[in-house]
Amino acid sequence: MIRFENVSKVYPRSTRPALSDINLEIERGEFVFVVGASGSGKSTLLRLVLKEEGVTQGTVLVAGQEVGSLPARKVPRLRREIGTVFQDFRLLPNKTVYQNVAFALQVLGRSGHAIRQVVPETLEMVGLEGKEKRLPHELSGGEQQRVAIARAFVNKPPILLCDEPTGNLDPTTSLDIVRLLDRINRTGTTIVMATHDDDIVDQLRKRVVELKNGHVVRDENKGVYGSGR
Ligand SMILES: Nc1ncnc2c1ncn2[C@@H]1O[C@H](COP(=O)(O)OP(=O)(O)OP(=O)(O)O)[C@@H](O)[C@H]1O
Repeated sequence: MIRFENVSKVYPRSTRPALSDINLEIERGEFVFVVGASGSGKSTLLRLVLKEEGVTQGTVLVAGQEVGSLPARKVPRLRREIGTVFQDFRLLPNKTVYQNVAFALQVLGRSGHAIRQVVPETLEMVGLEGKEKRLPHELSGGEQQRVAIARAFVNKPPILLCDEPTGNLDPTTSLDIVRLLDRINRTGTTIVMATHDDDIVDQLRKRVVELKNGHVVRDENKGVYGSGR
């Protein structure tokens, strides 16, 4: 589903590569934690998948498409295949829970009928039924992240990229959020989650890819957080 072949990334005005000769294959339906110290390259890896940044060298393939050679007009189609969840939720503050999720479908041109069907189903799946009319500031952090996950998942993308999704949440809420991601993964969605959360990684025992100074230094199934602090 996602493949990196000899990928390096050097940002402009930077001497040290953010990623260095990365080879990585993530199969459809996998759940992968990407761990590593601050600055090890986790967010850069996710940005390359989304073509928010270009590679300096090598090839990134997403669902069989080579991202590097994708013309700008095809990037929106790539991003429709990929839901994104961030530490800071990024909800629209003046829209309700329902509207935040519906908006993701409106911009894709979905019919009102489809939206009225899918949004309630998705809100129920993430455990937000009854909170449809709340504004983001009327929700807890964990609830806000559930809205963000509903929004990312509402068009059933094959891939969900999560960059520190529990970074602003307490340990119990974090575990609830990752359990929700685990449930989404069980529907067949591939999940890649960059995280510093050692408790979560140790509890879920998924595949762990550890980055250090832009290199993959560990890739293990049913892994633990290990040294990636
Ligand atoms: N836009 C940018 N321009 C220049 N250098 C950058 C840019 N973004 C990231 N870097 C550098 O690339 C390296 C990797 O950064 P990246 O954000 O991918 O790390 P990270 O593992 O996600 O860190 P964190 O856990 O703190 O979010 C760092 O040395 C960082 O300073």
